[in-house]
Amino acid sequence: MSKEVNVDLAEIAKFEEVAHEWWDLEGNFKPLHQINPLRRQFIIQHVGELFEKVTIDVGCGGGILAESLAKLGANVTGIDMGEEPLNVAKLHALESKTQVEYQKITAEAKAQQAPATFDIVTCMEMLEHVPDPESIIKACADMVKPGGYVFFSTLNKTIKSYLLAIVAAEKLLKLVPDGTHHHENFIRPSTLIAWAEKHGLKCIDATGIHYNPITENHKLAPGLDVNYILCCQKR
Ligand SMILES: C[S@@+](CC[C@H](N)C(=O)[O-])C[C@H]1O[C@@H](n2cnc3c(N)ncnc32)[C@H](O)[C@@H]1O
Repeated sequence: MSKEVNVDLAEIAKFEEVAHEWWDLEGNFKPLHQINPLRRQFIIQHVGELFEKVTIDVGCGGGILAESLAKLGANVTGIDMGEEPLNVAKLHALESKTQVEYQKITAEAKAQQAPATFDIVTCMEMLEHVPDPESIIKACADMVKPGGYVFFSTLNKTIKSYLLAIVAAEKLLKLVPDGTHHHENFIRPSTLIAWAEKHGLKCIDATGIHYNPITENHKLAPGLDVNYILCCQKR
């Protein structure tokens, strides 16, 4: 697959390799399980009732967020370019008796196939793994209906994020595999918001996702210097 497709095959391979651990609450994806209730809470806070909301989760991986939204009644499609994460997601949805439609397709192709279709678009912890994050943001903006919501979460490009997300989380505490993140791919909130605005999204809220390594607790709080989540609305 060529680079123009906006997929970094080395990044996809990293997730393929550990996909079997996706639903292991103590495994490589433990941090995603820990932050998921906060992400869901942030979404509900802005959208309200999820029942029958047509939703797409871009870069859904093994389906942690996609399933949790489907369980609240949303009509969810999950897309990813990793074969194994999607296989795990499909199996898990069967086991948990949750209805989610999973597809292997890029965000850009999906946006062409289904423009202005979704009430909610989510794209969590994915932008830092693609060659051209602005192209994903544009695709998300194209997929959402006018007045609909797009949620992005990623890592800020600060010295603190380098120390916490790479040195501490990968090398010292081994919370995620070494090499999961590349600091040069982290995105400043100002950059992400500028891209979103350029493609017709208005950022209506932004908050930090903070981790306390002693209590192992995550919380939403002001301060976007490491992990953060944005809520945008299509004009
Ligand atoms: C850190 S995981 C996040 C999974 C999920 N969004 C979550 O937060 O629970 C990143 C996911 O992005 C996917 N990904 C990376 N590049 C992609 C691309 N260009 N298109 C679709 N998915 C991609 C990977 O396969 C992986 O499943």
